[in-house]
Amino acid sequence: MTLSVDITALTIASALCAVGATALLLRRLTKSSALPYPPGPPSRGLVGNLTDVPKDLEWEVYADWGRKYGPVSHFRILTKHFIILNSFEAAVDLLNKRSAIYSNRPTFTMQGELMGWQWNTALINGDRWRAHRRILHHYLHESMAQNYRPIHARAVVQLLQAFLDTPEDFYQHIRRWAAAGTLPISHGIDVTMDTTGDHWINLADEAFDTIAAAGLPGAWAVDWIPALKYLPEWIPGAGFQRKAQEWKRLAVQMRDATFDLVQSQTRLGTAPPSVAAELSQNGFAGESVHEEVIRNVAGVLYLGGADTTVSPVQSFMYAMVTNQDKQRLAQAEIDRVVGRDRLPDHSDKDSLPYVSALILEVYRLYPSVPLGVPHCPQEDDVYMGMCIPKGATVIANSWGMLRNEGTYPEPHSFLPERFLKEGRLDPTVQDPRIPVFGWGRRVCVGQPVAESSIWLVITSILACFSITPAKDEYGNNYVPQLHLRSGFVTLPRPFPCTITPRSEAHRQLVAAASDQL
Ligand code: HEM
Repeated sequence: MTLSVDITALTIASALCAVGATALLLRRLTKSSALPYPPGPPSRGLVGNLTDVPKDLEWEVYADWGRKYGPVSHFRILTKHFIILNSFEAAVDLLNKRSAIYSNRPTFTMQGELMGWQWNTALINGDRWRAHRRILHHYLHESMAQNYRPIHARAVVQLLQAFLDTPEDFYQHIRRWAAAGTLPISHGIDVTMDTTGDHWINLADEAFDTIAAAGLPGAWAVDWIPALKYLPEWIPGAGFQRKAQEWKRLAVQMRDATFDLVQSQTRLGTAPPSVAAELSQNGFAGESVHEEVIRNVAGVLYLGGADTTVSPVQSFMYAMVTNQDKQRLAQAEIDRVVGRDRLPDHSDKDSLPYVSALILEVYRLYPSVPLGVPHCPQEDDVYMGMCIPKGATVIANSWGMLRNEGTYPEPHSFLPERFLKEGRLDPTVQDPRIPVFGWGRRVCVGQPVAESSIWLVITSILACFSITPAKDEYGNNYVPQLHLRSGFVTLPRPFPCTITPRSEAHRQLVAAASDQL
């Protein structure tokens, strides 16, 4: 989603500049530290760096700032301070080692208050966050991920069959696979590979897009002048209010439509097992759970099966089209370890180091949340002689860290071998999953489940299918350029490729597994 500054609201914003100026002055006067802010692009007057904020592929611009200004840089929009962390060490020092003060989220008026995304655990703070996270952790930790393996295996077989039937629709099949791995868990909703599940998938995708559009620094004037939220929507220039209402409907609908279905099934006694049904019927840790918390928790699980999980698998498809040699190496390893008579399963994982390295390289080269989710210090802090102000929006540029030449030589090339030494995973190479899944107390709570399902689907696709470039009109290989979608979660934009079963035996293997569903 492209960052679009709400120009009309800007007009109103200028009328409120006096308020901002006073606030800025006050902030300057009350700045508790005489230390400088980290270096960054020169700020211009009252609005600061409003015009420097990147409009597209923000992580690349921030990585350039890292090269220019160092691992920690700063910019300001009016009174809002932003800190960009471009090095792994700085992110560990602040977000992990000082997690006691860096575990809050900054508030975005547009995304939170106006659009109603305050139900999302990823965007809230304090006791409310702790209560939600505790329940989510229970349902998403490592051994729970093992319990979900049958659901994930079923979703994979459905995907493989869909690749046989309509390979040209692979992009949509991957979306359905992700939803088929989470919606049965969250709400007991069975997502089949035909179009009947698309209603739920589209609902989550549309809602997810609104988070992306609303959460980018500088995109909405109301984020840096919260007083604008009081403008009635009929005033010229208050178009953001109408947008917020429209998006709020989507955000709340995706949470409530699914939960309402579970409730009506519960009344009829037909609700399949699910997190929503279990929490409603049995509560949690011996106590009943408020209905709103159940709605929120189940909604977050549902959201987890949207773009963040889809992104690495679509990126993997792109990496295979453009790196045929690596694909063949992974397939040779699978053939040696698994053979051609069965599908891979999690028990094969330790025997497939090249496949593991290939998946690590997908995470590294194409992080789905390239700027993570911002953190926010609860008090003024000092780092390497620089002031990190309380309330700043702290953005860890995972994309920049994962393309750092010092850490990963030839950082723009797809080289699974970088993670291997003497045929095993090399523990001395920086693990890319740390920036990919985030930091400190806010680290992705869905990581064990996400990693488990992504490993299975990628290994199974490699086992059964060849992914090759599509042909152009002259019969030549068409090697697509990667076009990443900008925004909070990034994905490769759709590209053509050819997906064929590796042999007749592989076709029959998939068909037989599909018949047994
Ligand atoms: C490849 C897939 C995924 C990636 C790359 C990913 C990445 C992330 C990142 C970067 C964060 C922010 C961490 C931070 O603040 O430093 C996050 C938070 C979160 N993720 Fe994931 N995620 C994925 C899948 C999932 C899944 C499947 C679920 C749920 C089923 C999930 C649920 C959450 C939740 C609830 C949070 C908020 C945690 C908090 O604020 O306490 N994620 N994720």
